[in-house]
Amino acid sequence: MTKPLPRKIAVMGAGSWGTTFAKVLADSVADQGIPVQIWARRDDAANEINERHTNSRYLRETKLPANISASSNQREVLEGADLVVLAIPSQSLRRELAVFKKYFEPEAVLLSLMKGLERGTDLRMSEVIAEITQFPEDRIAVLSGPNLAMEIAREQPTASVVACADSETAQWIAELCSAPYFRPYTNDDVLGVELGGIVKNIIALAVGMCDGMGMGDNTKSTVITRGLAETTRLVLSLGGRLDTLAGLSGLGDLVATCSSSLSRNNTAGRLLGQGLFLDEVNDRMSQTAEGIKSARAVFDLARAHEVEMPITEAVVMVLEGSLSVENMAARLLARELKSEGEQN
Ligand SMILES: NC(=O)c1ccc[n+]([C@@H]2O[C@H](COP(=O)([O-])OP(=O)(O)OC[C@H]3O[C@@H](n4cnc5c(N)ncnc54)[C@H](O)[C@@H]3O)[C@@H](O)[C@H]2O)c1
Ligand SMILES: O=P(O)(O)OC[C@H](O)CO
Repeated sequence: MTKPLPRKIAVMGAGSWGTTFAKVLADSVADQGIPVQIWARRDDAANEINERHTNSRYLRETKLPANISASSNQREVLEGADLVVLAIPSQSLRRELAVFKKYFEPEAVLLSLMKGLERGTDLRMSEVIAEITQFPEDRIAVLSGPNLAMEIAREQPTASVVACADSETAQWIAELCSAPYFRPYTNDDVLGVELGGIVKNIIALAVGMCDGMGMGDNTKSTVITRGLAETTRLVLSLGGRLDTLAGLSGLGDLVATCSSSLSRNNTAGRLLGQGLFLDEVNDRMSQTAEGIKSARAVFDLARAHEVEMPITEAVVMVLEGSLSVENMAARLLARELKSEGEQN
């Protein structure tokens, strides 16, 4: 490793993925004595982590190593942190970052775990980070892959992708989050890795809707495959790579999210398919389902680049109330017939 080890790692966000990824990092760097500190919005959430005994089933099932601590004080968490991990809901990033950045170490590396596109600007999280912090691209990275937090908290094996324009930075992060149950690969296609993670949430909403309406595995497989086709069109038209979409952050994450009842996006879709209104679904979800907010931004981005994304479009219409879930399949199947490999 050419970069020196970090003095400390900060994880901003004590939700399911922030807490779980903090555990991955802490397990990975425990032998080097590097502390990992989590920022939790609320004092009681920070205390739950520090005390390691909690009413939350999720935290009870998670073995947090001794080098993890938590605080609700942003300055305390960020001071001295050479690696800062961002794990909050995507639509809150711009606002929260405006505060965080006051306490960033000048040479810190920032790693986004978030899988959303900003509404209104259609920016990826790495782009929002670059805009707000003015950090160079060699110190902004993203991590994405088939990473359902609960499975990783239980130390069930998985892999992921660390993407950064600078391969040395990606390698440095990968070495810091390599645990016996977590294997990070590196990639320099930041756009492809990030967009794969964003669009799969929308495809998982569509798959969930089909499940909720009682449709079977042929339907699910069709939506997954054609979902990958439209994700590929978008990524290629924006300059990302095909091999990225065939990898863990593309196909890998799409399959995991669309197959799992642990997925919040899949679950939200299923509830919509069962006939609940969006407000009722939002009331039932205690955690972030990024696809609900990102779908419109992805659709706008695709339209701006003249990329056809019919599944995304149908999901947006269902979310915005202009298409009923019952009519979604009919709308998609009535499209003009074409060759499978055709662009648009
Ligand atoms: N949970 C997973 O399995 C998983 C896996 C991979 C990626 N992700 C991505 O990681 C990101 C975070 O997901 P999560 O599962 O940890 O979400 P979560 O809903 O479990 O937690 C989000 C955390 O952000 C905090 N937060 C900080 N500022 C906030 C604000 N202004 N508004 C609302 N909440 C705020 C909340 O208090 C909460 O602790 C999302 O983009 C998600 O797509 C999640
Ligand atoms: O629970 P979801 O739907 O946000 O998915 C979690 C992860 O992104 C799966 O890789």
